[in-house]
Amino acid sequence: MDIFKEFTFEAAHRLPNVPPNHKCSRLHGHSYRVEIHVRGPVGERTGWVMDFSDIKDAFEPLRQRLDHYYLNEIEGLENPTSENLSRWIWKRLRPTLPQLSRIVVRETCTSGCVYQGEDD
Ligand SMILES: Nc1nc2c(c(=O)[nH]1)N=C([C@H](O)[C@H](O)COP(=O)(O)OP(=O)(O)OP(=O)(O)O)CN2
Ligand SMILES: [Zn+2]
Repeated sequence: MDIFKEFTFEAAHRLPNVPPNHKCSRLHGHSYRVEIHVRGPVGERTGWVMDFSDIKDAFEPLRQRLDHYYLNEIEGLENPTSENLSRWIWKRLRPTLPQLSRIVVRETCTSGCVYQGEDD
C-alpha cells in the first residue's frame, strides 16, 4: 500500500536557463507543497505501513534546508525547476527512507511534477 504525508515550505527562485523575457527568469516565490509517498505492506498488528510521524522526521531536515531560502543558492538546485527539486529531495531522502516510492512537488495550485526515482 502507498501512504503519503504532505509538507509545505516557502521559497524564492528564478529559472536561469529560460529566455530573458520568460516570466520565470525573474526572481519570484512559491508556497511549495511536497507529498512524500512510502510503499510497503500493512503491518498486521500496527495496521499501518509506517507511522506518518516517521515520514515527517525523515523529511524535516530537508524541509529546513529549503524553507525561506533562495533555492538557486542551494548546492544542486542551481536550476530549481519542480523536476530538479523532486530529484534533489529524492537523492537525499531515499537513504534514510528506503521505502520512498514517489515525490509530488507542487509549485502553484495548477503546476507540479511527480517523480518515482526513474533516473535515480
Ligand atoms: N516543466 C516546468 N515548467 C515550468 C516550471 C518548472 O519547474 N517545470 N516552473 C515555472 C515557474 O517556476 C512558474 O513560477 C510556475 O509556472 P506556471 O504554472 O507557468 O505559473 P503560473 O501560476 O503563472 O501559471 P498560470 O496557470 O499561467 O497562471 C514555469 N514552467
Ligand atoms: Zn517559479
